[in-house]
Amino acid sequence: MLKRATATLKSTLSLHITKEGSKHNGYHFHRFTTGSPLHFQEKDWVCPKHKDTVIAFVLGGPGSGKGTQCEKIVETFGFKHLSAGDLLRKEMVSDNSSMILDTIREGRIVPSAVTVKLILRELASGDSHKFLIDGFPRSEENRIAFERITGSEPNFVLFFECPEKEMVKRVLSRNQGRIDDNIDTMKKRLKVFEALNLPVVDYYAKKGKLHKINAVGTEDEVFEQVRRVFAQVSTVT
Ligand SMILES: Nc1ncnc2c1ncn2[C@@H]1O[C@H](COP(=O)(O)OP(=O)(O)O)[C@@H](O)[C@H]1O
Ligand SMILES: O=c1ccn([C@@H]2O[C@H](COP(=O)(O)OP(=O)(O)O)[C@@H](O)[C@H]2O)c(=O)[nH]1
Ligand SMILES: [Mg+2]
Repeated sequence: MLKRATATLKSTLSLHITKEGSKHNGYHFHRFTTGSPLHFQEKDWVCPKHKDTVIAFVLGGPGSGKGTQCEKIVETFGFKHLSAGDLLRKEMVSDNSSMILDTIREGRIVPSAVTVKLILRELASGDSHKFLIDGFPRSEENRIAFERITGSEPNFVLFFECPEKEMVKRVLSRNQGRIDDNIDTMKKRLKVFEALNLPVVDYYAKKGKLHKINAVGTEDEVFEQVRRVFAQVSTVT
């Protein structure tokens, strides 16, 4: 049974149901791959996922350890890791996008139309059915756009809880040459995290989908908690 989603994002994106579409990994797209997400005005036909698809959102402030733990989850549980930040950085380079560059440098959030399309492209490629979506949704607007466009909700959500002081320390010693790993941007990112990302965390807590992880401790100590969550959710997914 195909459940279809129609969405109109008022900025540049509009999606409509059509009767045709190509099928990738259970997601259906109509003329999906043409054009850049930055100039996305196509008609797309989107339907949700294979019946066995598992989607986990991985949330937490900047430097809380999302990416680090995702790598361990991939090794242990065989999920495909989609880092929204990495997808945006790649798009920034390949499209020479000053919009993405400026947004990341200022610690703001890239328009949902762009990020959701990049994530969809990954969901539709390859043959994995188990996805970790790391660092997304970063706002209620992101969340609503994703759910509306894909017709999908996450099966469960991990939230890495970390004191600000520890996040600042980790980001400033991350050493990956990122334009946003500096104290000025970090202060802005923490404000954005509190104002826009925490409401998403609250939303999933109220839905009973949130699994809080204490992000302080060694990587292995944190992963032990993650392991327990996966043991628990594997009985329901
Ligand atoms: N449990 C931990 N304790 C100390 N440092 C950590 C821990 N987990 C990750 N780090 C380090 O902190 C930095 C930020 O981690 P990262 O996984 O990139 O976080 P995020 O994706 O949430 O921003 C990296 O340099 C990473 O090596
Ligand atoms: O869904 C997303 C994910 C990331 N970003 C931007 O990309 C930056 C870096 O995100 P990433 O997840 O890589 O940072 P992390 O939390 O891992 O440090 C964020 O501050 C935002 O500016 C965004 O706009 N939307
Ligand atoms: Mg990260």
